[in-house]
Amino acid sequence: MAKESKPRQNSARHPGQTDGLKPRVARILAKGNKEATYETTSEAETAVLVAVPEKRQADARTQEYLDELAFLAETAGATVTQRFVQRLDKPDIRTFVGEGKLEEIKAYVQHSGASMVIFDDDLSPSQLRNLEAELRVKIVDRSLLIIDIFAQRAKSATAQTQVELAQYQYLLPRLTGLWTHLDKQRGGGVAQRGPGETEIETDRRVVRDRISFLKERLKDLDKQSHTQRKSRTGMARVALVGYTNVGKSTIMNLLSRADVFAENKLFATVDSTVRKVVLDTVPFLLSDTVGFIRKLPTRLIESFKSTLDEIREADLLVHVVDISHPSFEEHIAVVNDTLKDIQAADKPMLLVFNKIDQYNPEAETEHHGGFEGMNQDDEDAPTPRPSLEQLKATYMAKLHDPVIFISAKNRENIDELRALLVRHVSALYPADRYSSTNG
Ligand SMILES: Nc1nc2c(ncn2[C@@H]2O[C@H](COP(=O)(O)OP(=O)(O)OP(=O)(O)O)[C@@H](O)[C@H]2O)c(=O)[nH]1
Ligand SMILES: [Mg+2]
Repeated sequence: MAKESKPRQNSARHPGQTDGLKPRVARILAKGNKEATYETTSEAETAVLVAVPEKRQADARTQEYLDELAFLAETAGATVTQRFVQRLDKPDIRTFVGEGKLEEIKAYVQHSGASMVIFDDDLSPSQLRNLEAELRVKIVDRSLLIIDIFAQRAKSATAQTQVELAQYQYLLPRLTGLWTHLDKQRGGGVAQRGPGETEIETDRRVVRDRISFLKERLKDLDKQSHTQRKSRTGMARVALVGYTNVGKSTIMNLLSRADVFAENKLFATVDSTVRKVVLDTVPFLLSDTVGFIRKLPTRLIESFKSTLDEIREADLLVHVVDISHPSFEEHIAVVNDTLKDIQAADKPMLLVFNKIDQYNPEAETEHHGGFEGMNQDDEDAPTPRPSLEQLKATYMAKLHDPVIFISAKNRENIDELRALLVRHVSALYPADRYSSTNG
């Protein structure tokens, strides 16, 4: 996977640019349900965010989730102009939000001219259809937003193929809704087989064929990268993992002098990069890969199997955490859960708390409580953030894994990080194991 990073010309692929497809499906993909639902957000568009949190979720947490969604929307290229929140025990089965809230959103969309509405969860095909019919603008759910960002970022053949697979898998169940909707407009009943249905079947078949084709292509690409990986056995493999935007690529660049794209956007890295690093004469392979995020659709994880192999096949995981983020503990849990999902949870791990330069206990006191080991009785009560020393002590005591606090930006404690890596890599791969391959 690592080596094939030759960029294809068409790096911002989206379903509208599908080549070799039957014109009709290509058209559907390009235009979406008349309103370009399936198109990548490329130019400045204005977006409205909608979240439906559980009734007992703290306000601060709801705002944080919306901040993250806004960050995702901005990464995709949209400007967020309004946020709507409705607390429900569970989302409305028909329109996700209740009737009153829907009217409110509709009024806002109409008067502001917003071009899309983004939901912080996944919508069922019928919810998507109903919302489109009501709001008459582009409806984007969490999966589609993330797939769009991945599509903009994917450079290698593998990453692009994975994204395309994810796009078609997203589209397949939604073809039904799309055409059932049209059938109803034509007056066709549920049991009636109108002309639309033959068309759906054809479209579905074309999409399914494309999915099988892409899966085959991924298998071939996997074989190639497997051969590449075999040629580099004999060296410990270390993978940087973590929530998105925590500084994985920055650390990769620092340790390997690689030139990996790092920036303050979510999912700056979608392809994985592998570099040989030699620290204190101890060589190992370091890989930087896609970040995780809460509510990452399982489907998307599945289509990114090849990229995640880099993590699955690693001997040691370096779990990077942005300690300056108010929700860093939740991020740790999300990463650990995702690692479990991909069967990579039982590997040796180093926990690296990054961005200590930005960690400011005072500045965050207004935020929310809920730090592990601190007062958690009332999530809404402002609790002071613990000091770095307190955090260090808590984590050292709690975890069996080694913990280190650094600032990749200010190069603080980087020598300690290097030493820690050397110690662990040499323990995993004693020097004699390199005798035949080192050089
Ligand atoms: N203040 C501060 N910022 C940092 C530090 N390390 C990285 N950053 C910044 O954090 C942002 C994200 O860094 P990346 O290295 O791209 O993060 P990543 O984990 O690779 O992100 P994805 O690839 O998007 O998952 C960039 O703007 C970095 O400059 C640090 O120690 N302190
Ligand atoms: Mg990155």
